[in-house]
Amino acid sequence: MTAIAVEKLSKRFGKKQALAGVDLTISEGEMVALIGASGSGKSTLMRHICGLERGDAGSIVRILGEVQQQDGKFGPKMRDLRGKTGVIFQQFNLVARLPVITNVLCGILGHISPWRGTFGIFTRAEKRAAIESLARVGIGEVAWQRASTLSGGQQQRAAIARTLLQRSKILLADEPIASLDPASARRVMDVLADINRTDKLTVLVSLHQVEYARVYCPRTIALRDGKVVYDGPSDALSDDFLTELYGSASEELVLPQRLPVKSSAGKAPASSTSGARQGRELVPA
Ligand SMILES: Nc1ncnc2c1ncn2[C@@H]1O[C@H](COP(=O)(O)OP(=O)(O)OP(=O)(O)O)[C@@H](O)[C@H]1O
Repeated sequence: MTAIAVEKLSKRFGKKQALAGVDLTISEGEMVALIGASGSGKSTLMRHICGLERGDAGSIVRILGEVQQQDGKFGPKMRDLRGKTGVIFQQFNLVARLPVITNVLCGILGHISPWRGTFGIFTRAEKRAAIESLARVGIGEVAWQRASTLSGGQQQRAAIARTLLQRSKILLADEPIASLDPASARRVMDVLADINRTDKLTVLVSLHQVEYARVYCPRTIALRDGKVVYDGPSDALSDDFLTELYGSASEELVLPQRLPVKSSAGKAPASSTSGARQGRELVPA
């Protein structure tokens, strides 16, 4: 089944054409990297897929086969679809003054009554599930600490735990490792790869560090000036292509020093590339 289908998605902010007719399809269970220079439209695309923004006339976004938005209007299933789409950002993922467990429990707000959510009343089973989610991402022991006491990598893993509790089908991760040191970045990518493989979550992750795309994501989609300029196997991305993709901004490209493939995650099985269109190539700028 198709997890994410985007057709002719365009978005103009004043004079800026942030997205210009994006077409892409991601099958359930894929783990896909989204790359491109700063300003190429990665965050804007993510924000449309999770339903935080509406595209211009002619744009269509379907999530799990249902219309999420069309021609600037959200479809009737929007609320339900938002619940099925977990999102983590580079920063601002957690409420700093609240305990980690409370942050994770926010993942079930869409599944419980509003009054329980308002007063923060959670059952023992729900708290146990939250701790299990934290343990799943390797940080069960920090459940009762304030979120502000966690390292950047732990915060990202807590945000992923919240998504697990939310029972999302799709995880959108917008530059989740951009501010992390290499060891923490690898741990976060390991966790994403693990939940992709084990829980069959569809993962779309935007990355500046292109080598992580090659190691963790069988398929990469590259954007330039709001257009898809590459959609195909990550291991077919050449350094020349990447340097061209990033153009004058190529100093921001973290070019490939081969990363060790961690045994707990590593490359997803080849079968998960099945939804990838094979190497749809560059449209010259
Ligand atoms: N709300 C907005 N109002 C005006 N312009 C916007 C808005 N959001 C995005 N843009 C513009 O749209 C373009 C694409 O922005 P976007 O944040 O999607 O790029 P990006 O690829 O995610 O960049 P980065 O890697 O730096 O995060 C940029 O030129 C940006 O300035």
